Order: sequence, then C-alpha cells, then structure tokens
Amino acid sequence: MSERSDGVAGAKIRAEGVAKTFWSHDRDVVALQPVDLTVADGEFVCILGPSGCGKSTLLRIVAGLIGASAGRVTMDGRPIRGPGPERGLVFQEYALFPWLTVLKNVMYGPTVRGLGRVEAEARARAQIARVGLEGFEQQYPRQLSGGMKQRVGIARVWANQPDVMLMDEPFGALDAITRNILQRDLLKLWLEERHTVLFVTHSVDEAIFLADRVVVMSARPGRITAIVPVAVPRPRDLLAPEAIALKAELTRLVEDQVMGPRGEPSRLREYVN
Ligand SMILES: Nc1ncnc2c1ncn2[C@@H]1O[C@H](COP(=O)(O)OP(=O)(O)OP(=O)(O)O)[C@@H](O)[C@H]1O
Repeated sequence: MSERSDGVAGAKIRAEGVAKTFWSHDRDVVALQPVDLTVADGEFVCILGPSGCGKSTLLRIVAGLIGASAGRVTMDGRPIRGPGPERGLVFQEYALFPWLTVLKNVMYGPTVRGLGRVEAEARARAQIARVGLEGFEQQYPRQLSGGMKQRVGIARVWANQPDVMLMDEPFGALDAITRNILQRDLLKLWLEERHTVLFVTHSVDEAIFLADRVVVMSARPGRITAIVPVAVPRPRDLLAPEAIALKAELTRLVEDQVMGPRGEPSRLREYVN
C-alpha cells in the first residue's frame, strides 16, 4: 500500500521485467517481452491488444498459473509463486462444474477453504443475489444462458473474497447486448467493493467503458506500448465526445501494432512506457 508508481495510489500488483518464452514445436516462441506494470489497490486496469500479443500470458503469470521466464510479479510486495485465493480468475470459458448446481458451484471455493456449510451457503446465496441470479440457485449450468453462466463465474470468484479479480475476456463469447449489461453490472459491483481488477480485452469500447487505465500491448512478441488513463467520468457514455476521441486514439494505437504506424504519431504516445 505504501509504494507509488505510474502516478496512481499504492501498488497492489507489480510486474517488473516480466517476460515469457514458450518452447513449442522445437522452437522458442517469445510471447512476452519484458513488461513493467503497476496496478494500484482498487484500480480497474484493462489490458488491450491484438490477438496473440501475450495478454492472457501476462494475466496467467499474475494468476500464478504459469511462471515467467524472466522478471518477477509481486502482490502487496510479496512474490507470486502460484495460484492463490486472494486472486480470483474469470475466463471466457465459463469453467463451471457442470455436475453441480449454481449454489454448489458458488459454495465450492469457500467450502474447500474450510468454511462451514451454513456459512458457505449464506455467502454463496449473497453472491448469487449480487449478480442478479436469485431464484436460479438450484439450476445446473446447462440450464443457463452464456451471460448467466458468466454471472455464476463472477459470483463464484467473489465468494472467495479475493483481493484481486483477474478477468480474461470474460464477456468475449457473449452477444453485444448481454455483454453491455454485464459490463454495467460488473462496474456497479466493482464500485461497491473496489476490488483491484486486471481485465484482458481486445475491445476498445469495453476498455474505455470499464477502465481507470488502459494498457496497450504490441503485437507478438508483446510489450507495453502505452498506458492511457481514461479521464471520462463514470457512468461513461461511449457516445460522449471525449469517449469518441479516446476511442479513435486507442484504436489507432492498437491498429498501429498490427499494421504499422500511419500519419502523425498519436498524442497518447506521451504515455508510452
Ligand atoms: N502454452 C503455450 N505454448 C506455446 N505457445 C504459447 C502458449 N501459450 C501461448 N502461446 C503463444 O504465446 C503468444 C501469446 O499468446 P496469448 O494467449 O497470451 O495471447 P493473447 O494476446 O491473449 O491472444 P488472444 O487475444 O487471441 O487470446 C501466442 O503466439 C501463443 O501462440
């Protein structure tokens, strides 16, 4: 909490020189060039970049699911050496247990961590209600829509009371309307509790709608090319002039990574790491 970086409040997550090379089909695949990033306590940071730029790789390193080839990641100043309940993960794939009801899915984490059945159930029911699924506790995942499954995924993570939410394109598989609703709801829940959120997306709109800061990554091998604060007041109207201007700039930053720079350099390059 005491560290300061990138002009934001105390550091929750800090990545220093984090790089990753995979060994695949008898050759090295450099997924991530050295990345430095600090996420403040309670901050909502979106990682934006073209497909294959290493966004998920960075998130998985922060999650402790894979190790970095170089550099280190700390949470509250302590090195991350593996997964932990203080970092909740929500993926695009819903990753629910199909043989368990909604209630049992959400109770699973707290129960595994030793909470008694009554308390685990109370906590699960509260989280299910928070994500708007009251009345669906006894349904099975196959009986739910994609958006509902993702709500269960969020409730399941929150039931573990994590400090940090790591979200890897959680709404990527959903239709546009469901996605918008879930973005709004996620933001409402985040404003209530101010977990730290690291959210991977390749949608510029989604990043502008959600983030305090947008981290733009280059095409593979990934590195951070810009960190852009979103100064648009919440609730954000993506049709407001400042949001439209930001969208143009972020789109250009991402497209430059895919197609090479066009015209004059963006004014947002002043944020380049
Ligand atoms: N386990 C692995 N073994 C080998 N290569 C990998 C592995 N995981 C990822 N990669 C490679 O690392 C690069 C970055 O992948 P990553 O999934 O992090 O990208 P991404 O930005 O999240 O992409 P997308 O937006 O398409 O999901 C890709 O070229 C990918 O093929």
